[in-house]
Amino acid sequence: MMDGPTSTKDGTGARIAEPSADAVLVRRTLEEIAPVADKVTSYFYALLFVRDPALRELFPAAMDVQRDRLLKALLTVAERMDDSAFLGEYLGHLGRGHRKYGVVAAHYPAVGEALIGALVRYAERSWDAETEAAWVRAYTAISQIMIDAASQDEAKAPAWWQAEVVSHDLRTPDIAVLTLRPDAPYPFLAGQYTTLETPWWPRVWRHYSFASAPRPDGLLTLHVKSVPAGWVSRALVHRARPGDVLRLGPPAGSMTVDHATDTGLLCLGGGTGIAPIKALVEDVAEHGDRRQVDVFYGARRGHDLYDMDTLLRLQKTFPWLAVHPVTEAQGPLPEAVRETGPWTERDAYLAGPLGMVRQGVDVLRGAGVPSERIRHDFLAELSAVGAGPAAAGGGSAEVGGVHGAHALDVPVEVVAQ
Ligand SMILES: NC(=O)C1=CN([C@@H]2O[C@H](COP(=O)(O)OP(=O)(O)OC[C@H]3O[C@@H](n4cnc5c(N)ncnc54)[C@H](O)[C@@H]3O)[C@@H](O)[C@H]2O)C=CC1
Repeated sequence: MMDGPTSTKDGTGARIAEPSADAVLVRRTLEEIAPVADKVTSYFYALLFVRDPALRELFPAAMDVQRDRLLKALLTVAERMDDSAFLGEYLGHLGRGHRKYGVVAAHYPAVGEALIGALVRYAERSWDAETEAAWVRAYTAISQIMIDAASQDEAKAPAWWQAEVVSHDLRTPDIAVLTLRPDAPYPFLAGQYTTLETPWWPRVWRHYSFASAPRPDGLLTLHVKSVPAGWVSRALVHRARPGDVLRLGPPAGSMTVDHATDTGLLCLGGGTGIAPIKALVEDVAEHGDRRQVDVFYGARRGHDLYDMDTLLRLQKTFPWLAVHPVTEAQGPLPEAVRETGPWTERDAYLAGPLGMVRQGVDVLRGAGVPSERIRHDFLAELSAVGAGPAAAGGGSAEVGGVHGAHALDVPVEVVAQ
């Protein structure tokens, strides 16, 4: 196992955790390779596929997105290396999620060897026997958590589900609402998301939040916006038709309602980020909680508020629900929330573009909402080392836009796996 952290006291006498010796060595390596991260990643995959060509089949034909994910996941793990609760959850999710790619325990050693091979080559200055031992310990611990999580999950759930498209509703020229029928019961909680593969882009998986709470008929609903260069989203919006069969990975995400309390909810949904927010509203309604729920629904222009009718219908039905549409002409969505309130007594839920979620979290914290009451799916991104504004907005929405798990959810994106 990895060494545990120790703690010391700062000037005020407060305890601050000191990183373990292994964490210090691992982070030193990552700092050294940061400027040549692209090269390290390319070399890692080259080593992996040369040594074990069969593993290439587990990855998508185009590896561009994959490359970034590997490093992000590594940084996330290194940053939290001494936080065993976080690692258990993060890596457990990763291990279970890798089942749908066909990853098995026997694949892990090859990945570890390729990782160390790439680090040895590019971390020349800091690499020594002690560093290598720290990396081997870290990788062994990480991969074991993933392997164990996958094997426990095998007894409980399939590696993936097949889901037939039963309806396809084009709401705007680039947003479709898809209803799917899974081939076996698909247990999930309102606010969670799935990972999805289309028949047109094999092994390319994307995340989509469920737009409804679990339904008695077992059908699932997704909102998909076609984004430029978004292969999967374009296919789902413009090509998918009833009868097409998609593959779904297991549900994930912790943006769920705690029914043990009766705290009110404050929800921010930007663009298609309104999908999980609608699921949360349905969830509160089904539990008959009658807690106050305020939904701020943001879009660029009025006609981009494609699900406004549904929300207004819900508002009419449920007196505890207030819906506040916000277009960009009125200013940024998080600002509209700041100007109202107070929200300090609410549980907050945010879904939408990463930039919106980031700004929303800042606004809510600034307005006195405690961090532990703020839920969203960008945990990895918003706690990632060096995640600056560039990481927040750029790139295609399909690649940059959905969920923290994003950074984690492709075969061996972790390697560290
Ligand atoms: N669970 C989640 O967090 C979910 C996230 N999404 C993501 O939400 C995004 C939706 O995209 P679109 O519909 O094109 O939304 P959009 O780009 O049209 O923006 C929607 C809202 O967010 C605001 N916004 C956008 N960027 C912002 C920034 N940097 N700072 C502050 N506010 C900002 C806009 O002003 C608007 O009110 C996609 O990236 C999708 O992947 C979608 C579903 C669920």
